[in-house]
Amino acid sequence: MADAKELSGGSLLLAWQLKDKRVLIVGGGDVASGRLESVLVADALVTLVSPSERLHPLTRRLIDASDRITYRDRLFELSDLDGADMVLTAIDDVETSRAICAECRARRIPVNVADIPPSCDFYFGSQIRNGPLQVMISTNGRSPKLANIVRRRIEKSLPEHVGEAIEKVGELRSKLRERAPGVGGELGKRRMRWMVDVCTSWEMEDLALLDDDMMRKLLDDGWENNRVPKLEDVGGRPRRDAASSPLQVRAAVLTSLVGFLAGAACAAAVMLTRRR
Ligand SMILES: C[C@@]1(CC(=O)O)C2=NC(=C\c3[nH]c(c(CCC(=O)O)c3CC(=O)O)Cc3[nH]c(c(CC(=O)O)c3CCC(=O)O)/C=C3\N/C(=C\2)[C@@H](CCC(=O)O)[C@]3(C)CC(=O)O)/[C@H]1CCC(=O)O
Ligand SMILES: NC(=O)c1ccc[n+]([C@@H]2O[C@H](COP(=O)([O-])OP(=O)(O)OC[C@H]3O[C@@H](n4cnc5c(N)ncnc54)[C@H](O)[C@@H]3O)[C@@H](O)[C@H]2O)c1
Repeated sequence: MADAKELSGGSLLLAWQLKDKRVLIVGGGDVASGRLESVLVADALVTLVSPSERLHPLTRRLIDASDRITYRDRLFELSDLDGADMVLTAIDDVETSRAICAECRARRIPVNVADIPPSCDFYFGSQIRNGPLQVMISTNGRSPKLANIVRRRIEKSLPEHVGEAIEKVGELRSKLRERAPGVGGELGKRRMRWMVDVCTSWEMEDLALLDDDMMRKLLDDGWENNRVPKLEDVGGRPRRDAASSPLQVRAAVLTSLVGFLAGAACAAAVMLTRRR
């Protein structure tokens, strides 16, 4: 356990559920367009206030394409804050930014001011998204560029098919909960143990292959008998079957080489016999 004295100086990392919440974005430049993408991916209802003359092309496209954005073609007004659950400002006007922050704090609306960290109730981070997998890298305001560099490194090291694997395990979990419903208790403990066993004993790339039929077999043979069948036991074929495994590639090369040598030996024997 961490020393109590070390438990400070960070920020709380959460996966904030914004579905159908009202987010106000003030500004229409480069930074605001990134904010717009980030909150749309979280299914928020967005109001964007910014004069159309300096609207980022991506923002313009998203406004045209999404029915979850209400666009106000003008400068910010205080009434824009009415009904907002979250406010994000990304404008090149520090005085207005500070005024918006003060008003949000008075109304207790969480606010992020892109250019003034002390005016932020929360910071954005560098993001990786792969299906349901979401990774956020934060340097707690120290160096956004280094967060971006760390993100690229982490991206390269993620397991193949991780997003699909998580998607499939999510489906399996909800099927299991339908079969064995309820919260907590002995059943809850058994359910959790079995899910942990499935996740730890199957390869990520095999989990990604699960389809409805295989999930049913996994639950029928596995959950019902309190064991974890292998991919092959539920009718799956590992991707490693394809000539992707180095071992199998080597075996294939060896077989062709032996075949070639045997053929050459036979041909030589035939020629030698003929000469005699
Ligand atoms: C991660 C990312 C997410 C995003 O914005 O979506 C993000 N900034 C990104 C890029 C970036 N931002 C800046 C540069 C130029 C190089 C440099 O300064 O380093 C670059 C690099 C680039 O553009 O390549 C300039 C900058 N940023 C802030 C200030 C104000 C200040 O610090 O005083 C200034 C100076 C303005 C000036 O000098 O005038 C403030 C914040 N920027 C944050 C997030 C929060 C802390 C993040 C953390 O804790 O790590 C925080 C505190 C508030 C917030 O924005 O929520 C995104 C990378 C996404 C990606 O590529 O993966
Ligand atoms: N947090 C970060 O990661 C980060 C990164 C780079 C820059 N910044 C800072 O964030 C701010 C925005 O950056 P940008 O590159 O998007 O700027 P930008 O200059 O490209 O865009 C500013 C936008 O704000 C709009 N605007 C200005 N005043 C307004 C008002 N009163 N009401 C509504 N809209 C208004 C403009 O019309 C324009 O669309 C800058 O202050 C910049 O220094 C932050």
